[in-house]
Amino acid sequence: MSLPSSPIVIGLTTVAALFVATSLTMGFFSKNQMPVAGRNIIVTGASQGMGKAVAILLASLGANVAIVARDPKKLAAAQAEIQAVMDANASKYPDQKLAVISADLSKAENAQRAVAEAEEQIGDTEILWCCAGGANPGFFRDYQPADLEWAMNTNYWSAVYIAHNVIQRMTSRPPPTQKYPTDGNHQRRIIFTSSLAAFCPLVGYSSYSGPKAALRALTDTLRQECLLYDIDVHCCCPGSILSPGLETENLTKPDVLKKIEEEEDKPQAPEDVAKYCLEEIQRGQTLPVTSLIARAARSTLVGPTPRVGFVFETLLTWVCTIVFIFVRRKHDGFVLQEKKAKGLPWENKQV
Ligand SMILES: NC(=O)C1=CN([C@@H]2O[C@H](COP(=O)(O)OP(=O)(O)OC[C@H]3O[C@@H](n4cnc5c(N)ncnc54)[C@H](OP(=O)(O)O)[C@@H]3O)[C@@H](O)[C@H]2O)C=CC1
Ligand SMILES: CCCCCCCCCCCCCCCC(=O)[C@@H](N)CO
Repeated sequence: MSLPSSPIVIGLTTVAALFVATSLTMGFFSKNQMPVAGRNIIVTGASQGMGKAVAILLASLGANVAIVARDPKKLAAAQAEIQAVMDANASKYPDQKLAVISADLSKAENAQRAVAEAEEQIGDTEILWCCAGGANPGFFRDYQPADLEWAMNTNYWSAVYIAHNVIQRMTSRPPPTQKYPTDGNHQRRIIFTSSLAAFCPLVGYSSYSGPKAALRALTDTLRQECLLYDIDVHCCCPGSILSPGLETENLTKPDVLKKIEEEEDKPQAPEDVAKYCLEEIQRGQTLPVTSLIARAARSTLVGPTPRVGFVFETLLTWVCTIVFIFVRRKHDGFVLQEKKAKGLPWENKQV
């Protein structure tokens, strides 16, 4: 047998081999790792913004959904929207369940009650998707201790307490192996929601980036422990989302932070954020992102977190690590301009 000698044949074979190799490492051929039809899913922060969009998306794909937030009025409005989606689906998914639970998740006992109520109404939790959170941007020196505590409660404890309770429950019973004869996937999951702000230092997010980075660190550690229990752990890291929360935070956002965000980040619709995050999770991504810029930022801080598409992501890390030096300098430049305009605090009336 003689080896192909024509340059065209060699060229085409090389391209095909590279395509197959990249596709395998980038997960194009991998199967959907998170089917949702028929799964019992708790979504927190689901009365508005990203959480509501996640709940609607999961409902449209046939999941049983329990939504959790504090304000019963906002919950009722979200309930009507989600129920309408389920009703429209009734012929395809006849037994879909929807539970609505009002709870302040920043307290452990409320988180435990919320899970108990959710399981009573929709069944044993298979997926927990934590979206509850929020930002109170400002300057560190201007915050009261209560503002810093609010950010930690709203973003960190609101996710940690419920995840802790759900993992205790999940590990006290086996996954429902009989339930999915067609796709055979019984993998259970915890999904947190962090932010692009956990990857990029941004003046004005000092109360927020800590709890969000903590969720990412928790994800890495918990992912490893959860190998013991066959539970997967993810942490979504979206950029700005066009949500009621963003409108509120923009009321107190320092101008310098607004300028940096306007320059770098195009806000996305909650529906798009939900869709991209789900797609990334279905490809097996531990830190789902929703934009190219967030993907670039993630690549510089991905560290030991598993990468989907190791070769490409590692090349991206090398390139973006250099790029980030210049981007960070540009952001520092915005802050230095602000200093020039305002002067130092002890030299003027900002005390
Ligand atoms: N908007 C943005 O630009 C970005 C947001 N994120 C993150 O994405 C997630 C969704 O953001 P977004 O769509 O703006 O959300 P919103 O601020 O619009 O909504 C927050 C949701 O969480 C609920 N919630 C807040 N605190 C608690 C609590 N203590 N207990 C229970 N529920 C609570 C709210 O309901 P209620 O107040 O009634 O309890 C609401 O349903 C958040 O974690 C946010 O930090 C990440 C990147 C960018
Ligand atoms: C290699 C180059 C990488 C460049 C990265 C630059 C990214 C800067 C823009 C960051 C915008 C932050 C959005 C998060 C907003 C948020 O979480 C709040 N709105 C929460 O409510």
